[in-house]
Amino acid sequence: MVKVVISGIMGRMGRTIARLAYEDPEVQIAGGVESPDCVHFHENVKDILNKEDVDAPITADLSKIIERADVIIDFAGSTEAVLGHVRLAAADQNRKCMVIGTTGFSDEELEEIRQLSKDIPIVLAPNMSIGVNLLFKLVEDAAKALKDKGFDIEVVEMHHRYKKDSPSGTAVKIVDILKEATGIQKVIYGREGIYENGRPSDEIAVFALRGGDVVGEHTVIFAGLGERIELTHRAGSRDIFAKGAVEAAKWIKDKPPGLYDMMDVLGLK
Ligand SMILES: NC(=O)C1=CN([C@@H]2O[C@H](COP(=O)(O)OP(=O)(O)OC[C@H]3O[C@@H](n4cnc5c(N)ncnc54)[C@H](OP(=O)(O)O)[C@@H]3O)[C@@H](O)[C@H]2O)C=CC1
Ligand SMILES: O=C(O)C1=N[C@H](C(=O)O)C[C@H](O)C1
Repeated sequence: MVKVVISGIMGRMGRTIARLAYEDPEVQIAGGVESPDCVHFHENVKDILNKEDVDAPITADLSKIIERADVIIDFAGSTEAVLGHVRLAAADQNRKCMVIGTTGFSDEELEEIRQLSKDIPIVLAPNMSIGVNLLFKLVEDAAKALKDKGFDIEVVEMHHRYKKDSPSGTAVKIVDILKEATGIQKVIYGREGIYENGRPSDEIAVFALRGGDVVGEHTVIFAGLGERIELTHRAGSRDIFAKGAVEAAKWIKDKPPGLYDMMDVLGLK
C-alpha cells in the first residue's frame, strides 16, 4: 500500500488523479494540497470524491500533512509551489518520494530539483501517458534515421485554452530529443516574415496552438522533398496522464534517491 498526498488536488489533473487513486486497491489517499485561494472550498478529499470511506485533509500547507504520505504527487499549477514542496520533501526530517507532473519549470528550478533528487527519489515527467513516452522513442529513432537526409523538422502542439505554459512541457522534451539526435541547436517558436533563400535546414520550428477543451496533441513532422512523415499523439482523456502518475507513485516508493522519468517507470529505456 502506498499513501499519497495529491498537490493541486482541485485542478483538472488533481481531481482525475484522486479518482483513479481511489479506485486503485494498492493506493491510499492521505491528503490533498491546494492554493490558499482554493483551499476553503473543500476541507477533505472525501468531499471532492463524494466517498465516505476517504479521510484525507486538504490544506494549503504541505508541512501540516506531509507525515501522512509516502509519496507526494504534485500537479500544482505553480512551479514555485512545487519547488517549495520538493524542498520540504527532501528535508532531513521528511525524506518523502515525489512524482512531479507540473510543467513550465525554468532551467534554474530544474537544476534545484536535480540537486534535491540526491536526497530523495523523484519522478519528473512532462507527460505521464504510455503513448507519449513511446512517441519520444519513435521521434528519436526517426530523427536519427533521417539526419542529414534533407528533412525539415517542425513540432506542432495543441492544448485547451486554460493552459498556462507554452510550448507544452512535452514539446520542450521533444525538442531536447530532436536536438540531441540531429545536432541541430537552433529552435524557433512560431514564424513570421520572409525567407529570401527558403527555410533554413538547420532549425527546428515549434508551434503552440491554444483553444477550446483540447486535452493535448503533439505532432512531429519530418518534411522532405516528395515525402513527409508525421508522428502524432492525441490525448482523448486526462485519465491517461493520471494513470501514469498513480503508477509512478507505486513504482517510486522503494527506489533509492535519484531523478527518474516516465521511461524508467514504464520500462521503456
Ligand atoms: N505530466 C503530465 O502528464 C501532465 C502535466 N500537466 C501539467 O500539470 C499542471 C496542472 O495542470 P491542470 O491540472 O490542467 O491545471 P489546473 O489549473 O486545473 O490545476 C492546478 C491546480 O493547482 C492549484 N495550485 C496553485 N497553487 C498551488 C499551491 N501553492 N499548492 C497546491 N496547489 C496549487 C491551482 O489552484 P488555483 O486555481 O487556485 O491557482 C489548481 O487547482 C500543469 O503544469 C500542466 O502542464 C497536465 C497534464 C498532464
Ligand atoms: O496542461 C496540460 O493540459 C498538459 N500539459 C502537459 C504538457 O505541458 O506537456 C502534458 C499534456 O500534454 C497536457
